[in-house]
Amino acid sequence: DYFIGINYGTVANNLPPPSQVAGFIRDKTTFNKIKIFDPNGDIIRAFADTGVWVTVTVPNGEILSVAKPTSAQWWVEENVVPFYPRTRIDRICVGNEVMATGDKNLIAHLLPAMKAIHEALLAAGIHDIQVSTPHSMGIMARSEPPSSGRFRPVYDRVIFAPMLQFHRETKSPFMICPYPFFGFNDGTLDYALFKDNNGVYDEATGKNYTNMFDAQLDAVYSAMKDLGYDDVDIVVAETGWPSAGDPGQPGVSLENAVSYNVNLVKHVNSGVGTPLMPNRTFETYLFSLFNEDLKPGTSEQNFGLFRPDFSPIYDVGILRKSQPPPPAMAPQAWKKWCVPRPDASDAALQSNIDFVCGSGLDCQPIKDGGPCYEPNTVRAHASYAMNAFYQVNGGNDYDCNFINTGLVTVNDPSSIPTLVVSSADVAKEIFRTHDVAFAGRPALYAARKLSYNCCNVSFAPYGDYWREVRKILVLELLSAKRVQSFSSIRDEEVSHLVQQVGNSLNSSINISALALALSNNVVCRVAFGKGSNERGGENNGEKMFHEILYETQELLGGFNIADYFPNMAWINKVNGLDKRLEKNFRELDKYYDKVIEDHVDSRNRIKQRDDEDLVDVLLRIQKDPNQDVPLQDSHIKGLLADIFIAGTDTSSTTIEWVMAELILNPRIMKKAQQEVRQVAKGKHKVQETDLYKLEYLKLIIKETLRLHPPAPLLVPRVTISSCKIMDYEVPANTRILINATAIMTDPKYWEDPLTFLPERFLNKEIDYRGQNFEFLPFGAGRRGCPGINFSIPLVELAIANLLFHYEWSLLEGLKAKDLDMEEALGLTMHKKTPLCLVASYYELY
Ligand code: HEM
Repeated sequence: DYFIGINYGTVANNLPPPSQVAGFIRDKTTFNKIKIFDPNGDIIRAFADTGVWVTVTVPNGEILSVAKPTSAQWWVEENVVPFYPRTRIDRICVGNEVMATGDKNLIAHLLPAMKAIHEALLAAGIHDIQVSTPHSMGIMARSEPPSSGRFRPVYDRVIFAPMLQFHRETKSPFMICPYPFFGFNDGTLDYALFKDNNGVYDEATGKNYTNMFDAQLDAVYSAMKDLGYDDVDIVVAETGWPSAGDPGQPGVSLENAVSYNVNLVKHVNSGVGTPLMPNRTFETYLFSLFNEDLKPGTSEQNFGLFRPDFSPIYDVGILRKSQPPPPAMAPQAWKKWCVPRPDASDAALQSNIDFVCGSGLDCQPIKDGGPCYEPNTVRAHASYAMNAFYQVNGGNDYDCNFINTGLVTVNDPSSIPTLVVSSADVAKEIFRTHDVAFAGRPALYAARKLSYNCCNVSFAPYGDYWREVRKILVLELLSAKRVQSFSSIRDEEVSHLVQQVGNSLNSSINISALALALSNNVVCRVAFGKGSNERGGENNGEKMFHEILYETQELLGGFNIADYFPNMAWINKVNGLDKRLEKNFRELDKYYDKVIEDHVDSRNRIKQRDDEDLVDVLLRIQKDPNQDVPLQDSHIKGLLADIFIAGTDTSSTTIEWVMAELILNPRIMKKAQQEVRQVAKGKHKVQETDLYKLEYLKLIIKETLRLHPPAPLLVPRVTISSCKIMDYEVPANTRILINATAIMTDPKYWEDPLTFLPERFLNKEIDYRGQNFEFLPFGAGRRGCPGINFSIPLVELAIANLLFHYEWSLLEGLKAKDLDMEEALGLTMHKKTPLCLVASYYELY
């Protein structure tokens, strides 16, 4: 059933409201995908939280407009961003059967519009929505026999080859609408209906075709193969058969509609594929959900599977059977616990605690000083109280309901089940198929404190608050447009770095410290608007800010027993961890207070919208009474914590490891220097406009991220619902650690995996945006890193200039084999000992 979706057309005046349709599809059918023919906000919203995948269409009339990048950005802002990811939009179709319109202007704008929408999605920080466009079979010049299938001449090279190239690059499918209904004649009706027939023999391949659907798919496949694109996926955007038509209309009957659609569903789900594409399964969207009374022509009105009152015209095997009654006695083979549901609010959980403790049950253990007081959160206390109530009353499931805020589990909540993922195949299944289920973040002991009780993007539980704050962070700091606007700051700060190196020629230079100061200064200036004379790394009065940050990293990355055995949190009082945590929190808090205070002051004086930095924006949003998610000071501080914790050390660590690897690999260093000196020949420095030409440097950065990912276990996740991965049931609330290092050095995917070899990425389409699951330095899916656009240009510019201006060597007397490459414990994996190198001036002219 997984592969069968349904087209939800709305050319009718008698259809039920979208909310009812969404509930019907979710509860009564096995469809888990729908496709709509416009960006109808009511429909898209109605499918929020249903788990149903939604394909949205840009109508043909909007193609010319969205071919312009700014209009495409608007389109995405209006039609995707407000709904995604609560509605699981997974594909945008740009137009519908555009080639069939014959409108040359429209056709010429189709691919540019697809590209513009794709770019707009990336700019909005959305990496997992594909872009495609459905084609009618009219695009074919020949389709019989299937092996001779070819696209219409001229269109094949001018339109389809570049479009297929786009599909290949963006890993999106080619979408077609095969309708045997429009292709059969007197002699081929059985062949079209998947009924018994002699089949059609393709002499060129020796394959016998027993149904027209396969033949049409293989014809398209042959045409794609002829152009060299047989690796691109095919999705069946529409197919169907009407159940009624005009009197005497050939082939139209209820019986034929049943035969075609029932057999089609079985055929697709069987996974046998087609003669030329054996063992492949094609995502297939039936046409259509409802009969549509405003369509022209009787048969056109009767493609539906359901009437507007949801009664089936016929069942193609997609109606859910009614649930079997639960067994009289729940099996007691294992012990069960009652825990709060992941989506239960703190307010609801507090009222559960009040209810249980008010009912006479002993709640001393969760009072201050009691053995279960720690962790001191509403959720942890509710977990204790709700379970106590459930157990005392005999363990009946209804005693764990708590107005739908309780959940019976077989996992002992006092220890936390953890799944470590070390294979790209499992990561693929997680991020491709179960992304939402894996989108939770555990409220880790240290992170909870340092993120103001998970008030930031990185550690916020999956839900509305996370969505809102991630949107703010992306729009105001990390979108491609914003990042571009900071280019002069990057340029100035990298020049400052080059100058600092120049001041210490021929003596030991601490690259690690310089990289951290660079990253910190850029972040401070773009997020907090600090002037360059207030560079964070050079602050001498108070404790250096990066020292505080190192401690933060260690606290966040270190093993903490309370994260795995909550009942043993008391150990942290004894081993001093609580004290360290409190101290670090106070230091950070003081810093954030100062940042906010400075901004409140300066806001009172001036500030146009144009020169607002991120903190100004947050303060403005805080004052807006119409804001959906009200921001308090602690929320703002939580977001500042994000930027420092997730944004500073990651980029500087990458710079540090690139330089370390280059010094160990003189051949690669030399090649990179030759490239950069060639590209920026005659200039005084490398500029951002040169970066796109530095192909080898980009390979070096990829290879560094492969061997030294700044977050080797990504950031921990927690499942928010149970799901099946590779036949194993993963329960809700399981801690998930993705071992990116193991995956990125797995010999199954990487030859000679431990050798630093940038050339391995040459001519490969492996990108770090979370689509290649063997390469995940930034994670993947909806909780993947939104800071890629922000960090990569800075890393590239810094390395390019360091290589352009200077020759590099190890400290005198030190040999390459003596360089300490050990990693330090922390959330970000930096070098344990700072990287110190010697620079000498390179004669540019
Ligand atoms: C080389 C640089 C960077 C690397 C390697 C990196 C890596 C990562 C990784 C592995 C994750 C976890 C992803 C997952 O769970 O799938 C993450 C999350 C995150 N990163 Fe980055 N990051 C980098 C730079 C940045 C920058 C510059 C910022 C912002 C200024 C940033 C902000 C975030 C945020 C907010 C999250 C949490 C996302 C969420 O939970 O929704 N990162 N990063």
